[in-house]
Amino acid sequence: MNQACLYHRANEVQRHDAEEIIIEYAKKIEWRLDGCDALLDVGCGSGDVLMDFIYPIMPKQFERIVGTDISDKMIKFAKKCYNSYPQCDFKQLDIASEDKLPTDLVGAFDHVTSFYCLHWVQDQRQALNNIYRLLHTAGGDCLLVFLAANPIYDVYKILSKSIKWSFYMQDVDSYISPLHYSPDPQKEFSQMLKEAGFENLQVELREKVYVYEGLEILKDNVKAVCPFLDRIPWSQHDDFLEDFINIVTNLDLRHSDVNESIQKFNSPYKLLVAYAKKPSMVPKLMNDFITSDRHSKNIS
Ligand SMILES: C[S@@+](CC[C@H](N)C(=O)[O-])C[C@H]1O[C@@H](n2cnc3c(N)ncnc32)[C@H](O)[C@@H]1O
Ligand SMILES: CC(C)=CCC/C(C)=C/CC/C(C)=C/C(=O)O
Repeated sequence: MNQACLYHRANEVQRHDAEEIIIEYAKKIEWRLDGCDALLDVGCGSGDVLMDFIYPIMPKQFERIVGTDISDKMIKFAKKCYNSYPQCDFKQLDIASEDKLPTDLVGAFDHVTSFYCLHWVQDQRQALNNIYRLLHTAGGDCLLVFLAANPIYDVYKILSKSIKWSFYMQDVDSYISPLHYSPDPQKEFSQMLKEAGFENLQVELREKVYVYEGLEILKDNVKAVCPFLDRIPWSQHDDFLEDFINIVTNLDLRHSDVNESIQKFNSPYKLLVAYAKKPSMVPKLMNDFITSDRHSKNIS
């Protein structure tokens, strides 16, 4: 997904989920006593979730916020929108990269957050190892929120088998959340967090349903995230979306209230919410000195 402007206009589900979870987790995050927190966001996209919901809960004199994304277009868009915010920067970064991370980012953050990104990442183990390395050696925490399952993946899979669309969707599996078919996403992701070295895990799987209040709203949301449209000639986009909606109907995801004048669609999905801490790697005496700067902020 590269269309920053489109995503910025059609991301209400993502914004709704992020806001709800940030309000809930703001009090669990281990803020520094000196208030000089540094936070890196993974897969910030157009930047609005980071700046609308994380920025306001940061301590007043925070050190820095860095939004990162694999997409250069997203980073350019976010930079343009939020260049007037002091101490905030946006950088291109592939969180699943096996290459060395930029040295100015390694061990430089108290907190790593990520919303609606990790379902795009097939190698989540590598991503977690990198997130671990971004956090301070003296410890830090992360809040990671992503789709474990979503009906959009079932629709993609069906479309990818059709004669009409298979040519454009040969790599469909690389766009399906790695946990979509998992019998126990919570257990699987907890195991990955532990293997990466995280402790004090709090991993939940939230089963949710979002109702799209109209055909055009659903189509706009699909257009904003569907990676295949970039490859399909523009003249065939309407046809693709029509086939998409027909499959949604066959999967029985049409809202049952037939008296409504507008068509509504149910999207039952599973959201994985994980909070975890990186333990301190520095010797105890030095650690007491460094971590005396940390505490949990209670926000009522
Ligand atoms: C659905 S958007 C989420 C944006 C924002 N966090 C939000 O909540 O609205 C997912 C973002 O993850 C980015 N992304 C996908 N794979 C990534 C990777 N390997 N490393 C960093 N970002 C990635 C995409 O470019 C996209 O901007
Ligand atoms: C009913 C149905 C198939 C709804 C799909 C809704 C939709 C647009 C889901 C997007 C999921 C996704 C990959 C979001 C994202 O990464 O931001």
